[in-house]
Amino acid sequence: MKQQSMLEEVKVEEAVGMVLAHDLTQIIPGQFKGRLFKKGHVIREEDIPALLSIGKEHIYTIRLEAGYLHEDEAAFRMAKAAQGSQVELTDPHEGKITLKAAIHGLAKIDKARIDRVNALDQVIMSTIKTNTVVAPGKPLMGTRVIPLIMEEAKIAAVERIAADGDGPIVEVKPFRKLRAGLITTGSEVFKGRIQDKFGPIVREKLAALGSEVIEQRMAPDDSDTIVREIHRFLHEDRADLILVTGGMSVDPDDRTPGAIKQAGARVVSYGTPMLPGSMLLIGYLGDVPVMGLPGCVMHDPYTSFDVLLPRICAGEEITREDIMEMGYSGLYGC
Ligand SMILES: Nc1nc2c(c(=O)[nH]1)N[C@H]1C(S)=C(S)[C@@H](COP(=O)(O)OP(=O)(O)OC[C@H]3O[C@@H](n4cnc5c(N)ncnc54)[C@H](O)[C@@H]3O)O[C@H]1N2
Ligand code: MOO
Repeated sequence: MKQQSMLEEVKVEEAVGMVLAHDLTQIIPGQFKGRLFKKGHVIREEDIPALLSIGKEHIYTIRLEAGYLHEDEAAFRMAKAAQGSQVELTDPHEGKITLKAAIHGLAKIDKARIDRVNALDQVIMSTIKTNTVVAPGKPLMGTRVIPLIMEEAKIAAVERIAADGDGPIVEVKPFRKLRAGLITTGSEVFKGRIQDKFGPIVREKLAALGSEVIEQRMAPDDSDTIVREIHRFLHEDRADLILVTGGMSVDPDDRTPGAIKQAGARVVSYGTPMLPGSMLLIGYLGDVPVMGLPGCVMHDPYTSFDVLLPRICAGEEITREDIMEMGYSGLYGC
C-alpha cells in the first residue's frame, strides 16, 4: 500500500504550507505556558517569526503525498458537497466545519444520502432532523473527518453521493407569507357561553412563521354554515390556507370533518399518528390546504399542527406518506 505521508524535518522558513506533525508549546516564564500551534496546523508565512521566537529553526512536518488531504480541506470539500441554498459554512476548526442556516426557514436534510456518507467510515455528517424550523445561525450539520490526513478518494466518494439525488443534501426553504382563513366552530363559542381560546393561538403560530390570519369567523355546530364559510374563504377571499377549529372528534356535535368533505376537499388524512394532535385532518380544495384542528391545539404547545404548518408555509404539499411517517417519534404526550 502506498504510504500516506511521511515525517520530515524542515527549516521553518521552508515549512510554509506544510502540516505540523505535533503540538508546539511556548513558555514565557511567569506569563504563559501553553500550546502555540496545534498538531495538524498548516504553517503560514506569518507563523515563521513566532516559531523562531520559541527557538524552533527546524520542525517536523507531515508531507502530504498526492492523493491525500489535510483534515480541514477534506471537511471543507464535504461541507461544500452538502451545501444547498440559504446555508452558510463556518471556517474549518480542528477538521470540523459547521453548516448554518442563513435565514429563518424550514431545514431540509436528506437522510438517505447522509446515511450513505456515514456508512463510508471515517467521514462524518452529523445533522439535525429534517423539517425543523430554524433561525438564522442555527447549526444544521457538522462535517468532520476522523484522521488528520485523509485519502482523497474517500472525499471524492462523498462528493459522488452528494451529487446523486434531487437537490442538495442540506438546504433551508424560506417561508411564504400565507393568508389564512380561520373558522372557529362550536355552538358554545358561537352563542357566547365561553370565550374563544383558539383564535389567539392560531394567529400566534402563523405569525411566528411569517403568515397571517386574514379573518376569524365563528360558526355553530352546523355543517352547512361551516361549508359556506369554507367556500367564502376559498372563492371570495382567495385564502391560501383554510383552518377550521374544534368539532374534530366523535360527538354528535362534531361536524368539522364531515363539513370539510362536504365542501369538496380531497382528504389526505383524517387522523394523524401523533399525540397530541391525533384528531387533525388535512385535505386540499384544489391546491389550497384545509385543516381541521382538534381541541388539543389550543392547549398543547406542540402538536401535529406544529409539525405540518411549517411545511405548508414552506410551500410543500403534504402527502399520505408524510402523515404515515409522523407516527415514529411522534409521541409527545396525551
Ligand atoms: N371518545 C372520544 N373522545 C375524544 C377523542 C376520541 O378519539 N374519542 N379524541 C380526543 C382528542 S385527542 C381531542 S384533541 C379532542 C378533540 O376535540 P374536538 O376538536 O372535537 O374539540 P371539541 O369537542 O369541539 O372541544 C373540546 C373542548 O374544547 C372547548 N373548545 C372548543 N373550541 C373552543 C374555542 N374556540 N375556545 C375555547 N374552548 C373551545 C370545548 O368547549 C370543549 O370543552 O377530543 C377528545 N375526545
Ligand atoms: O388530537 Mo388529540 O388531537 O391527540 O389531543
